[in-house]
Amino acid sequence: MTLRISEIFGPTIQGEGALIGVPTVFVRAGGCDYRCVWCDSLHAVDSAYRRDWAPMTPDAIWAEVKRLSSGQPLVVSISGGNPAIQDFGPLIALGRAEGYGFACETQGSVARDWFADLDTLVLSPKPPSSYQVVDWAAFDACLAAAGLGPQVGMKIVIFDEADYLWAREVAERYPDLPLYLQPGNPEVDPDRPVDLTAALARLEGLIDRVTADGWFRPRVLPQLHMLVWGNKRGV
Ligand SMILES: C[S@@+](CC[C@H](N)C(=O)[O-])C[C@H]1O[C@@H](n2cnc3c(N)ncnc32)[C@H](O)[C@@H]1O
Ligand SMILES: Nc1nc2[nH]cc(C(=O)O)c2c(=O)[nH]1
Ligand code: SF4
Ligand SMILES: [Mg+2]
Repeated sequence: MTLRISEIFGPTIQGEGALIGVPTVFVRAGGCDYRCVWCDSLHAVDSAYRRDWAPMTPDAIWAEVKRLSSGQPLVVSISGGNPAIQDFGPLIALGRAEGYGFACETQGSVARDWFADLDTLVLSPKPPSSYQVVDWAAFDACLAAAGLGPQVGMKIVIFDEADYLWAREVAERYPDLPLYLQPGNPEVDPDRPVDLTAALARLEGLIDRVTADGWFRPRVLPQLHMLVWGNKRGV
């Protein structure tokens, strides 16, 4: 059995959401059932890049994670693309046996049994600006598959007012989920530097919006890796 892997990199810090700042190694799966217009990881989504995706066995992926982490157990972050279109159960079992933790980022469109074996599951339903349509039955199936296994959080990207109002509605639908909001980054070209002043202004705008609304539930966070390294890959 092999998995399509776009890249394995780290150690770095988790730049987003529930585990922001936590040292981690990333395993980025190739392939996605969505096509968000603003996706910052197109190299793991667009089939134009599929020749860059390596078919790897769980053992081979595991050997690389161990090499990068010098055998010190840390949190492995499985992202993509949508990792849920593949079976990461065997990889998680290998890592767990050696004391590593596992987090996964997915949009919540495909449920998997192995969600229950994670420590952290971040579900990131897509707002209107992405031009994707959320299947809420599939999203609920992801929550059910996770069960009481991992800590589950919801991370919503906000590009504009319509996204913000959508996030408020979605948040009400899931009153018990920890909620993370991050500003959308419209500059995703890996070959161009990001405008940090503009990025911080977007963060400030989102903080202002939430506080002016008296909405005290979400944590508002930047993409920390984007502030530090821009759109550079492999960090
Ligand atoms: C690249 S996705 C991969 C995992 C999964 N497909 C998903 O969307 O959750 C990881 C995270 O990056 C966020 N993201 C993608 N493009 C972004 C952008 N241009 N600005 C801000 N966040 C973005 C996604 O919403 C998601 O929370
Ligand atoms: N440092 C770092 N943190 C991240 N959090 C989510 C990422 C992703 O692209 O899925 C990501 C990433 O690519 N790098
Ligand atoms: S679901 Fe995630 S990886 Fe797929 S296109 Fe959207 S942001 Fe990119
Ligand atoms: Mg990213």
